[in-house]
Amino acid sequence: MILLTRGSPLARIQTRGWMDALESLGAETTLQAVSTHGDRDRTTPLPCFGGFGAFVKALEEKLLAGEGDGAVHSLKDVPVAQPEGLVLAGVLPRGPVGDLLVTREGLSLETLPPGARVGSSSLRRTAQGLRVRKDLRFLCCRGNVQTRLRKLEAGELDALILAEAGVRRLGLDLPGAVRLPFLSTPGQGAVALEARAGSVLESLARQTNHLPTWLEVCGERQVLGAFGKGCSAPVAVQGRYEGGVLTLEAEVLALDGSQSVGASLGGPAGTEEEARALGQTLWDSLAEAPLVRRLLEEVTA
Ligand SMILES: NCc1[nH]cc(CCC(=O)O)c1CC(=O)O
Repeated sequence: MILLTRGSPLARIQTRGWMDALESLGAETTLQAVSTHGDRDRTTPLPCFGGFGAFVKALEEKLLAGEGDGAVHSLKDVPVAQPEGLVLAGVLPRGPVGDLLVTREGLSLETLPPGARVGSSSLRRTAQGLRVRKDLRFLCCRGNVQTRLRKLEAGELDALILAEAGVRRLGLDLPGAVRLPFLSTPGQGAVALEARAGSVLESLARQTNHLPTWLEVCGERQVLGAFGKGCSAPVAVQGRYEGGVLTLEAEVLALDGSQSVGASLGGPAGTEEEARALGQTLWDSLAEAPLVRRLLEEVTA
């Protein structure tokens, strides 16, 4: 079976994770790298080209055309709804969920120099960073993890925010990295396999689906879906499944970090439907907040 993936080193490593899981079920797999719009256009800030899904769409088109059996994605890059005929069939056990602040000197958000240039093209990370330090200058930083790290090394940036999951999977040793206390984005740290609905690969992937991770990400993605704006708004949601209980924590921020509203909720969940219902209840408790209503209007405009 052919697994489609982006060509970056991280995407390839993540795809190998799925190949191992499927091979342990007796399937033979090969990796096929596809260059996506999101990889080729390195300058446009992500939110500007319908960014959500920019990395995913090219793979989905090939999958729908029968040019591969499955596609492996970082789940946080995958829109909440899949195109007709495709399904998310499973996730691997989740990696670390949070973000790292990387500097050459091992600084924290508090000890960065005034006006420091921080590389991140995420609205969420920008708003969360500005909340703590409104003097920081967030610069759009695209390209794969190694490309971004080179910009830091070259002194084009004073700091960089990266997902810990990606850094760990790449096996990078970054002595100047510290964990950020940010709630992360839905799906961060999870690697999903998308397949054609009803295919053999779908049923194989469902057999190896990691249920605790799946419940967490279903709850998280329900909140994002209810918000309805994809990554074009600063929304953080982080789930944790433990002892049969799913706890979801969410936060919506003003773009400049000057305001935020948060809510959390925990309850028993053993199925995807229960996880989604918790996510929906959490969203309902946030939806009436004035900040959320204003953001919903602004982002549509
Ligand atoms: N948007 C890019 C992207 N998509 C997934 C990861 C890292 C792996 C993950 O979060 O699962 C990254 C890089 C980053 O945010 O640093």
